[in-house]
Amino acid sequence: MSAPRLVVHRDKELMAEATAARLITAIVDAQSARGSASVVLTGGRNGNGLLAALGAAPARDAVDWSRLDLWWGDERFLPEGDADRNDTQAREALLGSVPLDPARVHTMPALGGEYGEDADAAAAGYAAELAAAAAQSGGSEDHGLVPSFDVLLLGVGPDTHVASLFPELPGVRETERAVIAVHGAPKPPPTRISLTLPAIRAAREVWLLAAGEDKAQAAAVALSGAGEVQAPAAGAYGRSRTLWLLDEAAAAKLPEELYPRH
Ligand SMILES: O=C1O[C@H](COP(=O)(O)O)[C@@H](O)[C@H](O)[C@H]1O
Repeated sequence: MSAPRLVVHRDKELMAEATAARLITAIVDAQSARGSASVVLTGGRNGNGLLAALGAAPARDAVDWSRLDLWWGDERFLPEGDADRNDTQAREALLGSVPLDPARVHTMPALGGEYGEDADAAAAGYAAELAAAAAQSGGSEDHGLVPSFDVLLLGVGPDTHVASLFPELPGVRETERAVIAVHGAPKPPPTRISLTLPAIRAAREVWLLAAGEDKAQAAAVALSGAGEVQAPAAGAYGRSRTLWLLDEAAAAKLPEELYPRH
């Protein structure tokens, strides 16, 4: 487990641009060290803002997009192409405009697809895809169920949810499976698919994104010692690095000892 480190930017635009630059460097470094890179994407406003900034960054051409595996931390269980799906939004923000290898774009199953309306079977199917990739790559050092992701991105919801792990719902207590179906999520749509905390913690680096006033309380709670069942963001950390990337509005309620103002 790596303790969270905070990086606070002036505003959400600068946060997106600086994080895009950071992500390009991380991908290029991983590709140079291991031949390919793997990134887990998040949905939501901050995640899509980051992808748009990445698309606009001139240094994006430093990435070999054909040697990048993309996974998702969570998905809204809606039909393929639905405007509210995280993968649809990611394609619009970036993925449609870079030369990715389609076989390396690992979207989560859609409602009405291979698993029909069965979100639990869809979650098990995605877990099997992750396990196959982990077996192929030799597995991660501490969790053989998922590959050793280089960077796993998580948006932090105003209620401290990450991926589709919501406070007090059963998903946040999962200790065995890497992927679960979520039923009755408080944020629409109610049915979702999500990586679990053990799968998230298998990543080398976990980057949590929080920008805007409505994230200030969540950041303060999650970083001030709350338990992961009450504040799932508190349970998200990487093996080598855990970064909280915030803007000043989201950092506004952090205690002085975590974020000195002078
Ligand atoms: O529904 C979701 O919400 C969270 C946070 O989104 P935001 O718009 O409040 O930043 C997101 O991280 C997650 O992937 C998504 O499914």
